[in-house]
Amino acid sequence: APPDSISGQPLLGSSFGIPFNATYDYVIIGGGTAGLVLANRLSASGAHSVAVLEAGSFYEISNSNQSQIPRWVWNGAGLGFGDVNPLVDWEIETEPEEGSGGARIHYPRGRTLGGSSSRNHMVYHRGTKGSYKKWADEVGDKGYEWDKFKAYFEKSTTFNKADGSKRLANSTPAEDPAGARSKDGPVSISYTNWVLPITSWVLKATEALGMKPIPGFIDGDLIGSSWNMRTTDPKTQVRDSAETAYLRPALKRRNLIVYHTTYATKILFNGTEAVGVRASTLGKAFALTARKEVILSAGAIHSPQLLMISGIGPKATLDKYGISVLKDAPGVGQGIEDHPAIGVTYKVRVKSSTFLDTPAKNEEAVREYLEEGTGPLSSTGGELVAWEKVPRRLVSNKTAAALDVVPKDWPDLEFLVTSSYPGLAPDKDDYAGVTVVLVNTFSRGTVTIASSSIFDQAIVHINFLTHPVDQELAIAGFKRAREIMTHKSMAAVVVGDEVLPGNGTFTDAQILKYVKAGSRTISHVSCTCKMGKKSDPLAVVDSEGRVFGIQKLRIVDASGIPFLPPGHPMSTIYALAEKLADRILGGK
Ligand SMILES: Cc1cc2nc3c(=O)[nH]c(=O)nc-3n(C[C@H](O)[C@H](O)[C@H](O)COP(=O)(O)OP(=O)(O)OC[C@H]3O[C@@H](n4cnc5c(N)ncnc54)[C@H](O)[C@@H]3O)c2cc1C
Repeated sequence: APPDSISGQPLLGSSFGIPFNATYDYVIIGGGTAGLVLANRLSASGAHSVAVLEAGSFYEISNSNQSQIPRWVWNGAGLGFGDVNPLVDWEIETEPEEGSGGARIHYPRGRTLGGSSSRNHMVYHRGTKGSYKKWADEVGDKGYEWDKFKAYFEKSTTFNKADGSKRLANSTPAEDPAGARSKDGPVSISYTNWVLPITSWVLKATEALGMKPIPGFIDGDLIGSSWNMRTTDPKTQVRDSAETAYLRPALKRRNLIVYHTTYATKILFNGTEAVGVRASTLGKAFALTARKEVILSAGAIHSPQLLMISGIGPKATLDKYGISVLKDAPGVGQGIEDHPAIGVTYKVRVKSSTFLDTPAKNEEAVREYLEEGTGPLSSTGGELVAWEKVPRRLVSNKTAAALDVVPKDWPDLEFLVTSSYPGLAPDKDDYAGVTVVLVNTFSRGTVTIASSSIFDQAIVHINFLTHPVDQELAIAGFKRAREIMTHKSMAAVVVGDEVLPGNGTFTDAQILKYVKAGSRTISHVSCTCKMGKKSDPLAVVDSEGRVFGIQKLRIVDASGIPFLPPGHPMSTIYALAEKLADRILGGK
């Protein structure tokens, strides 16, 4: 082995692999949100050697500071491809999506160390107690009930109080008692130092409409309103990702090696036992052998793609591409869940969309961010969130009954305050609105392969807003967003009639047309290799993430969750990876 330190100074290069055959205890495919949690925890004791294969590299190198500065996360994450940076994004193009006016859309996914935690909007909250109880019941493992599972949410995070010196008194969160239990985890969770001014009025409107303030969203409850937390380091105001939080502190360990800019091209088997991974660094092929396990953490699009290419998936699909079938697993690639979002926009008389509309204002925002750690650049937007069960007066009995299948604490709708809904050309006036996200959905998508090569993009149908229940909920959510913006609490700040979509969109048919033409997903793709009981024909992994019928192969990432709990999934992915790392180390 080459020297790994000179005069006691570790050599940075010792942490990185080069494209030649090698053997490790654990080989992790994907250095993303879940993959880097596993890399850190499995290498912590020094007893096991761990390799991570990641298609991307460090986003601080590949994406300048665009991923680090909160507001700039919006760059490259829209529906189009014009501003996408291929060094940090997979540039996935979906099949024509009915929910986006029939267009093929850009579906952002992180191709970088930290994965989508390095590209996401950093919104951090946890799902509800009822949703994790449902998870535990569906997979037959009480370890997913909130009372037990919450330990892993807490293990992964450090809670930081709001900085009252930076936020106005009427927008400073009250102490969240649950924060005290998240004391020393790797990922910082904090409140933004800046809040969109119109938010205080929206807070009053949502409360008047029944969404009462609650202490926060990290203790298993969501219904109500609260200030939204982010995965931002409060000292630097820079993004915390799986790369900053889990990888960097572990890089000094000599038993952890990262192969960056390296694709896993196939999982290798001896019979039905996974024994390693075939890899490629810029076309140079090599193989990594796994003594103990191969762990697949390539995310909800690429984990099923790699499984299929490696011979585990629906038989008909594998036959079509001449892939020899190791295991006929019909659930691989099925059941994509995601959350669609829709918005309404109004002209307002408080500063909102004009914060950054000239070069001079941008310069001032950069100064404010760098010198004071605040201003519009320090937030990704949506500083206030409210959740509710949709008022049943707004939906049919049939839809109400369908929505009621989820637990009582599972909201149907999420509302975020935004400075103007995307799609509106900026002018000198200020605009703001409410974005509504559907978090109790029935439309499901699919991912399948287009060839037997990992280098050909998988075929992705998100299919969002195709199910009639989702369509009715979208219409109701849209009306609710309107009710918030036109509530009398907003009268002092809203100017005139609605701007987008405006008064021409009134009947349910008109609203649905608008929604289907202008909605977007918020990139929560999940459940494509879902966890479940052995008796479930579509379940791909058991509650320990082990692939049914295969030995020494585990899936730990957003593909392996049984369903999307309400809201934003990052907290759940971190917690799942923490939990399964514990189980692997415990010999499970
Ligand atoms: C734009 C955007 C905004 C979002 N906003 C939020 C938010 O605000 N809050 C929230 O909670 N969630 C948000 N999410 C969702 C959340 O970030 C993801 O659900 C979560 O990060 C997924 O984690 P993962 O480990 O499953 O996959 P990822 O973190 O995506 O990791 C997968 C990794 O595998 C690598 N990989 C894939 N294939 C291969 C291969 N063949 N070889 C080697 N490496 C490979 C990828 O490059 C990637 O690094 C957002 C996601 C996006 C994209």
